[in-house]
Amino acid sequence: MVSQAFDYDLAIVGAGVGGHGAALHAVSCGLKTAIIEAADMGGTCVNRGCIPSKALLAAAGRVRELRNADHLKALGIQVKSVEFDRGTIANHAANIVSKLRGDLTNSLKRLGVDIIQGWGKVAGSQKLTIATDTGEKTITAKDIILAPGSIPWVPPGIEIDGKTVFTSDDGIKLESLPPWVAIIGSGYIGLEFSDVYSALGCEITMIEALPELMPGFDRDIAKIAERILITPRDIETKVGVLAQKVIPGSPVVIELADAKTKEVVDVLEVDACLVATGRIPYTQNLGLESVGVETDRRGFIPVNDKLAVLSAGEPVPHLWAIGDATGKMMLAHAASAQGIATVENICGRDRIVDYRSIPAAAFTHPEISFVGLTETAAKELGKEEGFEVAAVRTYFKGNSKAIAEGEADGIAKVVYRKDTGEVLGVHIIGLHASDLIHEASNAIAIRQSVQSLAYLVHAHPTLSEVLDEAYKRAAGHG
Ligand SMILES: Cc1cc2nc3c(=O)[nH]c(=O)nc-3n(C[C@H](O)[C@H](O)[C@H](O)COP(=O)(O)OP(=O)(O)OC[C@H]3O[C@@H](n4cnc5c(N)ncnc54)[C@H](O)[C@@H]3O)c2cc1C
Ligand SMILES: NC(=O)c1ccc[n+]([C@@H]2O[C@H](COP(=O)([O-])OP(=O)(O)OC[C@H]3O[C@@H](n4cnc5c(N)ncnc54)[C@H](O)[C@@H]3O)[C@@H](O)[C@H]2O)c1
Repeated sequence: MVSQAFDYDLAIVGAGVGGHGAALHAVSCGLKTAIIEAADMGGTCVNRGCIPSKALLAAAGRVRELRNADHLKALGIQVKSVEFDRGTIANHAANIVSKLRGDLTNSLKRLGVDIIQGWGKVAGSQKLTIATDTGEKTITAKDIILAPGSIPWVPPGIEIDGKTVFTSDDGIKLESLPPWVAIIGSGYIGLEFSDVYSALGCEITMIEALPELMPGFDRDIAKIAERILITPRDIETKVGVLAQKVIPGSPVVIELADAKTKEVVDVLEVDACLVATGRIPYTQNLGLESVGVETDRRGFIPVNDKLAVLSAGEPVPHLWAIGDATGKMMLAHAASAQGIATVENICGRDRIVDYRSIPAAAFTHPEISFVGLTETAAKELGKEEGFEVAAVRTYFKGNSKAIAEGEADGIAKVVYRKDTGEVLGVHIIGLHASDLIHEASNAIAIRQSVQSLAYLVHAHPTLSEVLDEAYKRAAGHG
């Protein structure tokens, strides 16, 4: 399919995971496609997010394991001493980034996607301008997908110097291992970095404005996560306090205020500070005004279920948005799922993304994962829609494989409707939780009940039996 009146069938602004996923699917649907990228091909995930952070976590996880003398001794293993080299760990992450960035770029080139390096802006209906190194270029496309992603949010009062006070963008480079690091925020980034830093010998103070740590997670899971990932480690926590002022330097000075009264309650002097207080959409200077689109209060691009961009509540013809900039779920796989769905909609095959069945994971040691609703959210929905909610828990310490591994900390929790048995949410903390979650995700995608899931057979002995047991218990099988 090549539209005669346009330069391209599809032009995508932003070559992150969302834009890349959309481009690959567009090619498979026969669309002549261009992708516009102002900075690094691969966006946040490949360059500053998922990939380098998982590389750091992989190295740090091994150091943690090899230094856990009691655990190794129980398996009959003795390791005299474990040394690591910070620089080599940092290079491991940087090398993976450049390899994956190259692979991603080549995959697009091989498929015939035109890559245009520059800043893309909507310039009216079905038209983009691109500020390139060699001047401004205008292209037309039958459809346009905006996938500009997100950037770290730094609260007012916090000064970043990129060396002593930094966001994940710089933290990911692991340029130093400061003896004492303050981490502001106990969300995904705070948790994952605390796992890396604590394994590599840094002392941590974790600061969270809300009254409880890990506010985004199911309450039971957050409590157990605190017991496993925080309390036994060199991590001090301060909850219900705002990091209201952070001044870079040596030392870094952090003014903590009561989150409610805003009165200063403490002043910390630490060696470094990671600011992990959330991310905001990167939607300024995107030319949205040229088609009458206003971002919401927080800067997200308004979209409908089909990911069409909205102006005053109505879809703007041929303009779509995906990924972090839509604020639906700030996850790489959610961005690419949205990209694929959008291309389907462009091709006239209606498709909406089922956010309920998209899993999420924090790659700590052990991992945390979940899909669907927390128990609290499920109960709220139950109240609105008139059904009751139940939850069952099973424990890794009752799982033969986890016991054999000597890593039996953790639980799985299944939240379901009492009347129909439909699974509404699954939450896991424990060994390989990020892989285990997918069978639950698939079950939610087809709205399966605990009664039918309880009859599925799981290989023995595997960690997946933690979920098997939960489904059976929920279905009343024992
Ligand atoms: C430290 C960290 C760890 C993470 N770990 C995970 C993880 O383990 N799993 C997971 O699922 N998610 C993870 N995420 C989140 C994940 O990185 C994002 O959800 C994902 O990158 C979003 O993809 P996107 O395509 O929407 O945007 P992005 O990846 O942000 O890409 C957007 C791209 O658009 C470009 N751009 C923006 N505006 C323009 C313009 N006007 N013209 C041209 N180009 C433009 C940008 O330069 C950028 O390259 C992590 C994030 C961070 C920060
Ligand atoms: N494994 C993964 O999938 C993964 C990993 C990293 C990042 N991400 C994505 O990146 C996004 C951003 O991660 P994040 O951890 O920065 O955000 P987050 O929203 O998960 O957590 C931010 C935390 O900071 C707290 N906070 C905000 N301002 C504060 C202040 N002034 N003082 C003290 N606490 C404060 C918030 O209450 C919140 O708990 C996530 O939403 C996630 O989608 C995903």
